[in-house]
Amino acid sequence: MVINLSATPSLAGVWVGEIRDKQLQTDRMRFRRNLERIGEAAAYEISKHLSYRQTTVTTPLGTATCAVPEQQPVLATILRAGMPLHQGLLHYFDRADNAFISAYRKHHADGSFDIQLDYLSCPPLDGRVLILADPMLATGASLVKTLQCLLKEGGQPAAIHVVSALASTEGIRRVQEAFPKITLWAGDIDEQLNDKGYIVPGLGDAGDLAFGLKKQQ
Ligand SMILES: O=P(O)(O)OC[C@H]1O[C@H](OP(=O)(O)OP(=O)(O)O)[C@H](O)[C@@H]1O
Ligand SMILES: O=c1cc[nH]c(=O)[nH]1
Ligand SMILES: [Mg+2]
Repeated sequence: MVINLSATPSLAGVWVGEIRDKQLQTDRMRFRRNLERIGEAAAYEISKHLSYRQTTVTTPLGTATCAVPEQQPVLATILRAGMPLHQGLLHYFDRADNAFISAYRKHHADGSFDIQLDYLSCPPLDGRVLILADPMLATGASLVKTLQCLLKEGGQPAAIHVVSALASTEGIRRVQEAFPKITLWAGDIDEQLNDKGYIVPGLGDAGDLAFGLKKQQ
């Protein structure tokens, strides 16, 4: 299942518009904060799909019946561009366990690239709800490799949600082929990738915009 958070006009779509805007995106703090806000909006939407149990809360004037999550999700992110989106999810799922994985494009002389995974820290995932944040779902190579690695290390989650600020139709297809049951929450969906595997119109390089240029690997 794919949900485009911009399909119904809302603040989430406004924040996606701001991270795309080549003037506004030069304000690094606003860029990171907008990614956080998209993560917060996605967290609220995902929270409607979790299981809850009823509990009783004592107020100063009596007792009230309230819902609490049956279990805490595991929030996972792909370093480094995923960090602000992850932080936004964590603002809402504030008791979640967390997993981190490093993935980057290792470029070859002919212009092609592989996805290099170096670091992985992951709690047990068996029977848990896994929410993976990565702002740019472009070719889908990073996400597929990351999910394969997380599941090999952590076990089989009960449900997998992926949150992206922008997703390409090609990346969505690739992820759905590998993981047909996942739910994908996208800030918006673009049709094209350029010859470097960047989303068009997209927004540029999310990691660089959030944290600055890095030396190409
Ligand atoms: O769908 P794909 O084609 O695999 O591309 C998407 C990946 O590219 C970005 O990371 P990047 O490699 O730029 O690393 P960074 O976070 O260090 O900038 C982004 O955060 C994804 O992980
Ligand atoms: O468009 C893209 C593709 C990969 N990574 C990015 O940051 N942007
Ligand atoms: Mg990058």
